[in-house]
Amino acid sequence: MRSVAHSAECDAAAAPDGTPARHRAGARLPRRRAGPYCAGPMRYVSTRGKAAPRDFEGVLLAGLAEDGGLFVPESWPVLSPAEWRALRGLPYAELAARLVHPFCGASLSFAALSAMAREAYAGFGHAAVAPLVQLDHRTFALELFHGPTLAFKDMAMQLLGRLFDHVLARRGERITIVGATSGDTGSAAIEACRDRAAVDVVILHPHGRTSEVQRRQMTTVLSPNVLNIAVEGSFDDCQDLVKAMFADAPFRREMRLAAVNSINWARVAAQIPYYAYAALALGAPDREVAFSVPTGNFGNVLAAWAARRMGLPVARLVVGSNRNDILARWLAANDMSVRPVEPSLSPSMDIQVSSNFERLLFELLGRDAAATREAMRRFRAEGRMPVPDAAWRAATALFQGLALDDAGTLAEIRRLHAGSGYLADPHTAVGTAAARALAPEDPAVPVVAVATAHPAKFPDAVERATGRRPPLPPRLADLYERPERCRVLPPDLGAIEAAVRAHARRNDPA
Ligand SMILES: Cc1ncc(COP(=O)(O)O)c(C=O)c1O
Ligand SMILES: N[C@@H](CCOP(=O)(O)O)C(=O)O
Repeated sequence: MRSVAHSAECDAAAAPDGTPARHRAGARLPRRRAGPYCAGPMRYVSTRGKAAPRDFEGVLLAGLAEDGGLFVPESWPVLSPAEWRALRGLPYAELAARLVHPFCGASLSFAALSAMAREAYAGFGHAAVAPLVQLDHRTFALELFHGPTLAFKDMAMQLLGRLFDHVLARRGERITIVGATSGDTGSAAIEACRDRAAVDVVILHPHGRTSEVQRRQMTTVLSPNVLNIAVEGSFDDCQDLVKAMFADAPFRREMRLAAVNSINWARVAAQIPYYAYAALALGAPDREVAFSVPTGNFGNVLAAWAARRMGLPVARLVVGSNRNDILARWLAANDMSVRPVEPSLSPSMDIQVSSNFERLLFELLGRDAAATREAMRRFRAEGRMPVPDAAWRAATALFQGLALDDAGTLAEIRRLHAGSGYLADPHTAVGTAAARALAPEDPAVPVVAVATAHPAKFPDAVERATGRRPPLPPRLADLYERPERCRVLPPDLGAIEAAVRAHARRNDPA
């Protein structure tokens, strides 16, 4: 079998909806054949065009670009149908290494990445790592919650923790990770980075707005390199504070800040393989597949878009929202206007400002960094994103959106349980309901709903809907008895920076 990475091509030009140039009839665009592993080398540019381009290691450590933008690959690796076919049947870790490596360029050897991937996924609680469960004649659940913290974040974070370690050990450096969480990224990041010698971790969560299991998964980790801060505000406040810390250049340098949210490209790259895993199992590249993704910060569905950009035949991307429906409103009527964040039964999606939308916007605007910069400036200033009609139309050819309120979410959990005995968490239920409502017209296209969290993370909602209270796995059985440690702070940049500085100094007085 030829190595995918050796034969993958880099292709910078695509249709606005992301269709690779090679998949469009009559496309005659210059394509350059890359060297091994796309090592051209793989470079990344900022969506706002004012930060210096980086290699993979640079974007891994930088997180957010200095101009406030997000890093994206300068060119996309694209696999031919034969190359996709050759990936069928590979164990998950092997597939992950092959699909992530083209994004690493010369920064990392394939052997080193493969070893990290094998280690990262060895501890998952299911032999398939990301099993597909059939729900009805054409709908499947792709279960991404078999990692240590029971949510899809582990799929990327377990690899990211190892990537940080590998790179920092070689460079002899130390970093301070700052992350914002609406419930799941935080515990996955803490689990992946706890007790690591070269990393301090500070996680901001919205005070009182996560489930108790989510909070305890973070606050009961008492490792000296971990600090939890409960911010008196919403997830959007937490995310704003993280971005403000990155924008404070002296603080960023002093703390050597790094990011674990999906603003870090490495997070998105490590979320691509499971889309390929599911699609290949269902017949891709010889059959189209649709995905339904419960969405908040837009990182997960952006990874699905990236898989399509790499040549995976994805017919439709369904975006599921809760009552925080900014994305569904945008897809329905090109109305992306911010409203206050409302608490819901799917708290991890209680988000209004979806960071990763900026990466899609950049592509929709033909990679025009000045236009992206201006749209983001206006979004921040006016609370409304101006997306040109043509770009919005191109997006809606691929993306569809559905918002489900709490009553609808409970009804969907109940329906799934009554129908097949399947226990879905509230986020997953948003995805399965959206999958059913917005399945492609062609009945031959299977729809994969991404199951993003284990039902035991949200036992109250699941019990309300089904009468069954899903138990935590045995290794977490004493979670409610463990002592917690957490600081509660107002959404004030000065106070948060002081807490981060004190934490980092305690662990590294030098
Ligand atoms: C369980 C769960 N489902 C869905 C989402 C939304 O994913 P994304 O933020 O990548 O859109 C999150 C948070 O990210 C989550 O934790
Ligand atoms: N829903 C997330 C919010 C952050 O998303 P990320 O993918 O950008 O880390 C969470 O649960 O924390």
